[in-house]
Amino acid sequence: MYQIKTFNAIAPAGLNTFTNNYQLNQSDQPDAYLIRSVDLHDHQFPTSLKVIARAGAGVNNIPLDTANANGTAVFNTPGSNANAVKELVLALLVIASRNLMAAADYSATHTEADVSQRTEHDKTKFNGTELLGKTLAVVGLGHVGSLVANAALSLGMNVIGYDPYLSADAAWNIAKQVQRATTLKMAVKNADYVTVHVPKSEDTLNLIGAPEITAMPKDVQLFNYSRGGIVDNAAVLAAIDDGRIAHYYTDFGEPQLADQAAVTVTPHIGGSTIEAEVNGATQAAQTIMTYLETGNVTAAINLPNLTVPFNAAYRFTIIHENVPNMVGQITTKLADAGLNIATMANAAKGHLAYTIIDVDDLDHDSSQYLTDALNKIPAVARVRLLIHH
Ligand SMILES: NC(=O)c1ccc[n+]([C@@H]2O[C@H](COP(=O)([O-])OP(=O)(O)OC[C@H]3O[C@@H](n4cnc5c(N)ncnc54)[C@H](O)[C@@H]3O)[C@@H](O)[C@H]2O)c1
Ligand SMILES: O=C(O)[C@H](O)COP(=O)(O)O
Repeated sequence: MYQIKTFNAIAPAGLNTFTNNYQLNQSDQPDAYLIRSVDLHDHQFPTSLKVIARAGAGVNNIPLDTANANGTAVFNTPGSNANAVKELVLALLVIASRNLMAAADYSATHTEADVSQRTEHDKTKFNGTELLGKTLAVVGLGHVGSLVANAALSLGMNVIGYDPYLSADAAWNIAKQVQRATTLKMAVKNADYVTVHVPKSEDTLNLIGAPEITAMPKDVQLFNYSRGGIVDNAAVLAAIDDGRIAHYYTDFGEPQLADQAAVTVTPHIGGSTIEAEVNGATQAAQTIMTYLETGNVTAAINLPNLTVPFNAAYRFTIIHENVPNMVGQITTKLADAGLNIATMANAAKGHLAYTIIDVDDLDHDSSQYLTDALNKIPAVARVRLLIHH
């Protein structure tokens, strides 16, 4: 029986996909965490924890260094909530272009009998513009950004994208009419609207700061539905005072943004649709089951892709540092135990490498001896022995 611990509100439809081999929230020695935005940075990881699956996109709430040192695999659910964010950004474009928030606030505060007469008189204050023919800059063209860019094209907007790290797979999803900028400043220089869809990391802190905002035209409207910290709030407020930014919309409130007429804050609802939450929870549950039962890895954050059909009787999975001579040391231990390897695969990504070794004959004493011996190799972070059922 595998033990799962959940954090945050995880869609029941996703949790229901766990088979009878899984128990939820019954043990303080869980094999897996299924999480959303809970901040794990000051969290003590139990030694039992083999995998963390984040239902959603952002993994800035997970301490990857700790996970690497513990040999804990980290996954997210790529694309599971991208459509939800896309639809919200489309709504924001319409809200921003038509001055909708201010217009609705105005009508909500007028209840006198002459409301219709004053409405007709005052409505010119809320004249908007159309999105047709306007320019949208999309910073980050991954799962969310590519959907936003393509959808904005279909509204008749000019779309210019910036993503220097775009994967070949992601590039296939972007309509050819989306213009590519080679620098962030070039992307935003003619934009009426700028929307940011990048992960939060050391490299993207204050990605949109004073120099980038200065490169934007006057009266630009800026959307941050990525993460707090990617846009420099102080620079935004200064640009609002200078009349460069007309309005800032963000999903990430902070005290300095409160009570600012030209700032609209939503409570981190970009991925909060029923559909996205079910997608994320279902994908995360499936990822956990595959990883715990087979050790196979597809699209992990901190491990390389490695998928080997599990046909042998036993499987060792070994997470180790990406340093020379690991495979040699590992296979020597198997040879010392007199074991014949049925299949072996190894791959590396960043600081970590991952080795899968299948064997057909393994008695109890050898399994214990080998697990201990492999664990004692200095650069090994975690060894698991899986039994084929
Ligand atoms: N508000 C919400 O509820 C909500 C929902 C989903 C995602 N998000 C946030 O949005 C982020 C993006 O989500 P996604 O699913 O599109 O992720 P993704 O990984 O599919 O795409 C991110 C893209 O950003 C690009 N990128 C990285 N650094 C960049 C930089 N310096 N300049 C330009 N591009 C850069 C990458 O190359 C990648 O193509 C997530 O990491 C998360 O923080 C927020
Ligand atoms: O990164 C994400 O997927 C979004 O920010 C959604 O976060 P949530 O699952 O906490 O709503």
